[in-house]
Amino acid sequence: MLVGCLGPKGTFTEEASRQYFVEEDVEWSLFPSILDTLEALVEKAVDRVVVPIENSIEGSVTMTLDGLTQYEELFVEAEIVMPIRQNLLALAGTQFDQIREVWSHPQALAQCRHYVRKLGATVKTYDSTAAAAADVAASGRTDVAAIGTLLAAQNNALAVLEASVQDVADNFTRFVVIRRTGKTVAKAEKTLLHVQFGQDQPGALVHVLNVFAALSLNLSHIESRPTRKKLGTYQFFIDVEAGWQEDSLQKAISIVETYGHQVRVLGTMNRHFVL
Ligand SMILES: O=C(O)C(=O)C[C@]1(C(=O)O)C=C[C@@H](O)C=C1
Repeated sequence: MLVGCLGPKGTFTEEASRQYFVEEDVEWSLFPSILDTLEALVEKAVDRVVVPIENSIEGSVTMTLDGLTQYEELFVEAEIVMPIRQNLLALAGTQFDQIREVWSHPQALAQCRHYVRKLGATVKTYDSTAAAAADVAASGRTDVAAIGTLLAAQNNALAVLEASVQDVADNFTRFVVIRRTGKTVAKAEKTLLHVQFGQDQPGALVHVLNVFAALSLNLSHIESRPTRKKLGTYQFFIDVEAGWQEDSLQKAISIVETYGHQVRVLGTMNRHFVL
């Protein structure tokens, strides 16, 4: 199987993917951004992709949510939850008080916002933590550091100046495994829905949520994103704690549709915890 994820080597996404696909015969393709990764799946260059969707400190990865709605053929088949330990990486010999800039992916920088502030450094963003680490190594500079994985330190011969520097010790990211179309996870534990309102009527969201409550369907996450059509109008991503095979979920969706709202099942999946 061909699996795509964010590169270069040593990203958190690569770590999560390798642990998830541990028993499969996988050939890996690494892409420079989340959007490139999703596009590779759409263009059939790979069979599956793994992308981050939510972090416990910083919240949703909006590029992933927007990509899921942009490409109709994408379908989430699994969720991976991994603890994230951010590390401060620099050229060997770099002293803390020399560091003027910290380079990393925006999600990683946000998870370490207070730590970076205390360092008194400015930030520079990259498409991945591993790209930032590679650039620190290539720069030859001792006034810059990257935030990223221990694997990226190893791959780029960087020193780990400090380990586990995220602002909150318990830091987790949810990743999703995506393929092209299909609803075949036989016994899934959760389903991701995309809801667009037919018209902007008072209480539209309450009506939708009431349908799930009435059918005893637990919701574990709701995220709103702009419709991009008009300021103040939103589309919703809803995680339901029920698999696609559940009659109550299918009933909820058809009721919401009879209210004139549009519902797309973005995926139905089981949750996998990795270390
Ligand atoms: O840059 C990386 O290493 C990634 O895999 C991306 C990413 C993300 O976008 O959330 C993945 C996990 C962490 O939350 C930080 C960064």
